[in-house]
Amino acid sequence: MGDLTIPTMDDIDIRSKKVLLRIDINSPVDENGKIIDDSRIKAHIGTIKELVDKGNSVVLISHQGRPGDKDFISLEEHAKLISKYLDREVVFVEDVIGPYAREMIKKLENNGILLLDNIRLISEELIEAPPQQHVKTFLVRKLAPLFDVYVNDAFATSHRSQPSIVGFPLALPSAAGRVMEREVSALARIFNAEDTPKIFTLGGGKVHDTIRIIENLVRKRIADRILTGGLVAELFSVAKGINLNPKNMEILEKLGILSLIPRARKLLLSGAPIEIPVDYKVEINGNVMEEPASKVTGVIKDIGSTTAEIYSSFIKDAKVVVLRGPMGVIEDERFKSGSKSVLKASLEGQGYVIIGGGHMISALDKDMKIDSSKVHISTGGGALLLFLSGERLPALEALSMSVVNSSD
Ligand SMILES: Nc1ncnc2c1ncn2[C@@H]1O[C@H](COP(=O)(O)OP(=O)(O)OP(=O)(O)O)[C@@H](O)[C@H]1O
Ligand SMILES: O=C(O)[C@H](O)COP(=O)(O)O
Repeated sequence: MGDLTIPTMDDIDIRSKKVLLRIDINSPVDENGKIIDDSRIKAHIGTIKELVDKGNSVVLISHQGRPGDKDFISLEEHAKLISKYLDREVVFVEDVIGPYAREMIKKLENNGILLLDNIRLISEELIEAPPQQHVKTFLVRKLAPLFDVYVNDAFATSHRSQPSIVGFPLALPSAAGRVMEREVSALARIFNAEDTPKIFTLGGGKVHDTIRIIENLVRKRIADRILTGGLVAELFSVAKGINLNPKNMEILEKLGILSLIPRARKLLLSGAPIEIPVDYKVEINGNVMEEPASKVTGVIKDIGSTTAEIYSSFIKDAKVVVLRGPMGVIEDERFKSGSKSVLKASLEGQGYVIIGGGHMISALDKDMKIDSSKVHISTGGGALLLFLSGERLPALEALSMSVVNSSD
C-alpha cells in the first residue's frame, strides 16, 4: 500500500481460513437506541463478501459508543443490517470473549459469519497502550488462538491504540481490509507535494480537535489555505479582534472555545493561511438575515453568501480540497446553504476532493454529481483529521509490524 508498507488482503494467504475482521460500525443512534445512519455498516459489506466468497469463515468485531454514553448499545441491530446488505445469514453472538463466544467461533464452518457483541463490553478495549502491551490482554489472548488471520478494516478507529486495533497484529498474520486500504491510499495522495494548492475547509463544532489539526497543518506547511466555517470560524474571527456581539461570545464561552483564543492568535500572527468569513447568516427573533462579519447583531448560524462565493472561487482553483465539519447549523435547512456551496464548488472544481465527518457528508445532495475517480468520501472523523494532519495512526503502525504470510 504505497510507501506505508502495510499488508493488504492481497499480500496474505487468505482462503479457507478462520478470519477475525475488525470493522467500525459505530453508528449514530436516536434516543431509543435505533440506528439512524448505516453508512459505516454498508462500507464494510465488500470486505466481508470478499472474505466469505474466498471460503473463509468470518468473525466480526466492532465497538459502538463508549460505556456511560447513550449510544453504548449491543450490536444486535447491526447484525440484522449486515445480514440484509450481504443477503446472507449473520449470527449475532451475545458475548465477546466468554465460553459461549469461543464455542461459537470454534464451531463456525467455512462461509459462516458471526458478529460478536460490542467489543467495549470488555474494559481492556478502552485502554490506550502500545501493541506490545495490548497483545497480552485477555481479549487478545482469548480470541487470537481461535483464528488464522486478523484483518483490520476499521479505518475510522485507526487513531485509537486499543487491543482490538493494535494487539491482534502482533499475535496473528494480519492485513488491512478493503475499506482501510481505500482510505489510506486515497488520503495518502494529499501528501503528494505536487498536488498544490491544497485547501482545507474546516467547520463544525469540534473546535478543540480542529485547532490541533490546524496547528499541525500550518507547522508542516500541508495546507496552502484553510477556509474556516462553523464555530471554528467564530474562534478565528474573535482572535482577529472582530466583535461578534455578546450573544455569540456567550455561546463560545459556554463551549469553552474562548480559552483557545491565544492559540488562534498565535496562528494568525505567524502568518498562517487561515481565512475567516466576511459575512454571516444569522438568526434574529426567528428570522434569517445576512450581516457583515464586522457588524453582527444576530446569532451566527452559517457563513454568508459573499463568503460562500469567495470560498467557492478558492476551492475551484485547488488541486486538493478537504472538507470536514459543516459551515453552519445544517440540521436546520435554512442554514445549510454555506455547506452546500462549498461542497458544490468542490465537486465542480478540477481538484481531488476528500469529504469526511458525518455532518458534511449528510449535507451532500442526492442530485450533486459525484465523480468517484476524484472524490473520496471518508468513513473517518477523528481518524481522518489525524491522518491528514500528518500524525501516525496506531492501527497502521501495528499492521506494519505484523508478519506477512506467516500463516504459510
Ligand atoms: N455556527 C455554528 N453554531 C453552532 N453550531 C454549529 C455552527 N456551525 C456548525 N455547527 C454544528 O457543528 C456540528 C457538526 O460539527 P462536527 O465537528 O461534529 O462535524 P462532523 O463533520 O459531524 O464531525 P464527526 O463526524 O467527526 O463527528 C453540527 O451539529 C452543527 O450544528
Ligand atoms: O466515530 C469514531 O470516531 C470512531 O468510531 C471511534 O470512536 P471513539 O471516538 O468513541 O473512540
